[in-house]
Amino acid sequence: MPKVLIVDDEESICWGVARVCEKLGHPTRSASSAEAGLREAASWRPDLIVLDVRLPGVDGITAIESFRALLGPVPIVIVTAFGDMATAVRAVQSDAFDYLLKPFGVQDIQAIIERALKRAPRSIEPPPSAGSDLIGASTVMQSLYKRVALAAASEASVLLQGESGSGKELVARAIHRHSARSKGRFVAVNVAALSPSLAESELFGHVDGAFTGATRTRPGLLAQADGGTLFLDEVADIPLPLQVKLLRALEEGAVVPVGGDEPTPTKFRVVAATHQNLSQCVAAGAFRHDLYYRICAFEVAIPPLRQRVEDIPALAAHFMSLAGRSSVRLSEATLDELRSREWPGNVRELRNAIEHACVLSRSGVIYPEHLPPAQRRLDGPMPATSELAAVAARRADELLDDPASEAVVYERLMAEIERPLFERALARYGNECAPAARALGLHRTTLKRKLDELESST
Ligand SMILES: Nc1ncnc2c1ncn2[C@@H]1O[C@H](COP(=O)(O)OP(=O)(O)OP(=O)(O)O)[C@@H](O)[C@H]1O
Repeated sequence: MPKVLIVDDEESICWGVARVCEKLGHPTRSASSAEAGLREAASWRPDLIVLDVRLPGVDGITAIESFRALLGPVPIVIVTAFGDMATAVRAVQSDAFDYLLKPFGVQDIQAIIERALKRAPRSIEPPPSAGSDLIGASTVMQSLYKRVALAAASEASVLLQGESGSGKELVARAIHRHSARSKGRFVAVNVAALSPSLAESELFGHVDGAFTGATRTRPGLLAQADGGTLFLDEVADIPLPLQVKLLRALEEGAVVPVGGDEPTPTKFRVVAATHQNLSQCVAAGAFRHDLYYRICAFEVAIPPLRQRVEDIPALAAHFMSLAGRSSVRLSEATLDELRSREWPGNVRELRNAIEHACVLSRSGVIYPEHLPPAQRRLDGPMPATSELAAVAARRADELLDDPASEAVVYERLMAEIERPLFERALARYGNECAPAARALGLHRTTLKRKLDELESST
């Protein structure tokens, strides 16, 4: 039976992994440092090594080479609580079989051990450089670093999903920087900001005389990303006709400029981002399903700041140093206030708050009164039309499937939309019907009648 060597200075990990191995019938031995592990490996010749990264003395990743020199291509499973992006990249760079983030479940380690002992060692193509400007060591950020490192090591199209200001562009840049395309350009396009009439020529370029004002041939953004990475921010907002053209460019590896008929070979990697639920946009018919499948080969979810409050002190220190105020410190009350906020604008909102406070604080200490007021959720960006359409489409399906709604589907759905609409309008105008109706573009009596109908239907 294949033998497993566990190298970890945490006794509980050695014990837990040994129980899993025993259950699978593998003899195990444990070592609490890389040096002790190497001595064990030399005499006992294990068939699999489960290796921690942070060890007293030589760290796990550095020790991989020595294990290889001793044992050849034995599978090595790294188990670690990565502190940062650089460690995640080193782990992917090393030719470990796989790696697992601590804390992990029994099933996770069991599945990896079984897989590792069944298959030949696999190596992940290394990204060329480490280093990162993504701040945060929370568990959710560590999982993110692992996804980023894996995305960087592949050529697959990546879809980043995350709320506004959560760091999607920063993640896209990290994927590019650590990828084999890092020598090519990183071209960022905010699709929502493109002028509708010029979007096609901006993206695909145009030939001389293609339209009035096109006096010379101009390559588009896709061509500029040739050999590099095209970052499509707010991808859900690409107009449908351009979605067809983009899909063709991705599938054929060639771009046809506006007014031209000769495709130009163009190979770029797409990293797309959206704060919307793209699969719901597909369900609502606002996004082509074939393009959706083409661009989301690998999904990376970016956690909102409220799910990683433990990163706030480090982020705040980072933004103080970017503002040239590294010597400023936060009072305990300020830290409490920062931790208690909801941050609908995420890291961007935190950055603005810190910059604002740095300007106001003259004493070298930031107190709560130096912070700008917290943004309220409702003040954040409203969902785009396609997002609303997606929700309405789902609700329409539910009502159409519900026998109790037969012949009243329209009435019910409209009532569900009208109720919050009227409530918001009335709240703004102190419950006065006339100005609320004016703002809505309805006659006062129509609004009154509709309110009565809604009232009687509840
Ligand atoms: N983990 C992080 N570490 C350091 N800075 C960060 C981090 N995440 C975000 N930021 C900073 O927060 C700001 C917003 O980040 P970014 O523009 O990447 O967000 P986004 O999700 O692309 O936003 P949007 O949806 O509005 O396009 C930037 O100044 C960025 O540098």
